[in-house]
Amino acid sequence: MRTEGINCKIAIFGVGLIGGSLALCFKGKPGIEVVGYAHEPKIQERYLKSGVLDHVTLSIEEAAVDADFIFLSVPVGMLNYYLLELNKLPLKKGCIITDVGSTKASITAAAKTLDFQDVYFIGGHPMAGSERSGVEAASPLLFENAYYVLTPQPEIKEDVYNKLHHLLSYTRAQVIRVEPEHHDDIVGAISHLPHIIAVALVNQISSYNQNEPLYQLLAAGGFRDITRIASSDPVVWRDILLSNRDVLLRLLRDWNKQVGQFTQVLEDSNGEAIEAAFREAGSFRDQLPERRKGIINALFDIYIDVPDTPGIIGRIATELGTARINLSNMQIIESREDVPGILRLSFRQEEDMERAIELLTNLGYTVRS
Ligand SMILES: NC(=O)C1=CN([C@@H]2O[C@H](COP(=O)(O)OP(=O)(O)OC[C@H]3O[C@@H](n4cnc5c(N)ncnc54)[C@H](O)[C@@H]3O)[C@@H](O)[C@H]2O)C=CC1
Ligand SMILES: O=C(O)C(=O)Cc1ccc(O)cc1
Repeated sequence: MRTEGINCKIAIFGVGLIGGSLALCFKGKPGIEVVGYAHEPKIQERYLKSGVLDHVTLSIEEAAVDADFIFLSVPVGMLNYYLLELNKLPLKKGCIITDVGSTKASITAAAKTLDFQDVYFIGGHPMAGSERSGVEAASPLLFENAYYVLTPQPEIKEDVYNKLHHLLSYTRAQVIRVEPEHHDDIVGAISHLPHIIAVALVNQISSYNQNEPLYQLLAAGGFRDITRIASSDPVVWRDILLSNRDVLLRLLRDWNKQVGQFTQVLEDSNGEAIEAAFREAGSFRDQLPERRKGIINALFDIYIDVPDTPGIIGRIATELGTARINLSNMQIIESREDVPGILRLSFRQEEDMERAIELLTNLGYTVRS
């Protein structure tokens, strides 16, 4: 989809990880002005300092009245409040209000009760993010190749939907249309339930650790992998879980059944059932898409085992630079607390990846793709 020719003002309410990343996707594009609304002077300072916006205001009215698009990127519990505030204002004809909240049924139901004149609401949820929060964590690449769910209601005309879809092409995400309730069922299972499990698991181990600090010291790769999301923002997640409460209560009942089955298998010392459970899980997980290699900017990744030697990462980067191999990204995937274990190198060009594999293999590194 082409992105040229959008002249518009975009207002962002809540310029944190997601709002800030959206701002970075739009800022500086021809004809686009990005304005942030801050609810407190201290937050206004923070937004200004981040540099992700063209302008920051403490006035809802100033941010919104002449905006063509309004993104609500506040915690889910505040979405309804801002919809109501916006409903009191004489917004620009044709303005599209959207949100980025992790649940879609409640905000869609709230929007339905409001009578916006020539102003449209389309729910949205970019399926990308992290355990980090705040505008300082924002990145213009956050949404690249991710799915971006939109939940338009039947009364939304195609040209209105297409206008938002068109603007979102700046995020380089793939837009997908889903019914709000269906969205909440699925995202409850693949995102909200895992956050609950991660938090419960960390808190269980943390309680053992109070009397025996070895728990923390010995916690290794597997524990860190499965619990990264337990470090997510407490307020954002309080609101998400409360908003998707009914779905989550059902999912937790199913989870309890899973735990019950595992308990039974162990009580029976049933090795076959343990193997079968791992085989079944492994085969489903192996089919999960990696962060999708995309339609727009494919990334070609390789993994290198890095020994515990000072300066090793700098040396690898220098070798690639000397060989004029263009590296797009470099990330240490921690497998131990104190030592880098695996290095992920990402390339935009397949040819660069292949040359890197050859070079690093010849230098004696263990390289996997
Ligand atoms: N964290 C993630 O990975 C993802 C989060 N989301 C959704 O995006 C929304 C924002 O989440 P994040 O960006 O992660 O959180 P964040 O904490 O990084 O950003 C929230 C922003 O809202 C502002 N804010 C808080 N209370 C406010 C209020 N009363 N009025 C105005 N602004 C207020 C904060 O100052 C902050 O800038 C949430 O609705 C969340 O469900 C969606 C996709 C991914
Ligand atoms: O950090 C992660 O892996 C996430 O799961 C990020 C995330 C958090 C909330 C969402 O609604 C969507 C994505």
